Amino acid sequence: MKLFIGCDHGGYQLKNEIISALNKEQVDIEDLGIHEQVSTDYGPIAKHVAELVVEDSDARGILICGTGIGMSMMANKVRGARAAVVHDTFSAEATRSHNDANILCLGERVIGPGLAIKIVETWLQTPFAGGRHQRRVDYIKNYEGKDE
Ligand SMILES: O=C(CO)[C@H](O)[C@H](O)[C@H](O)COP(=O)(O)O
Repeated sequence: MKLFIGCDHGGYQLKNEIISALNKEQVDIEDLGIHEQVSTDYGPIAKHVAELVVEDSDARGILICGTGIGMSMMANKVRGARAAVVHDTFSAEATRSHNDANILCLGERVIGPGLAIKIVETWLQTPFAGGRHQRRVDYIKNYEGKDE
């Protein structure tokens, strides 16, 4: 699976810990920065990752800032992006199986790396369940005018 990952300064440490923890044989990670701990606006990073994710239906994205919130707000402006802020494993599973989320947003200032890595692993491993959820996701897609 192709995985695009990005962060601002508020998510820099956690981004590096997540990259270190992931199995590189199972996930092809592209780190889109930032690459040093300098104050950085989250908007352009979120836009870049989300645009790459929506171009490839098999790709996923992870965006990390202090809270995950600014990243998710920006990413969800990109047509085809379904970004979700998640800070527990139940929601990590549900946002994949029910919502077919293609971008996971995390807050380094909200949770520790142990839980964050568990959330990422759960989120990457959980497939979309389809069925009744397909109709609900299709409603979102139809609203934004993108047929995938
Ligand atoms: O979600 C965010 C903004 O909505 C992020 O947490 C940013 O990382 C945060 O706003 C950065 O704040 P800072 O005071 O500039 O470090």
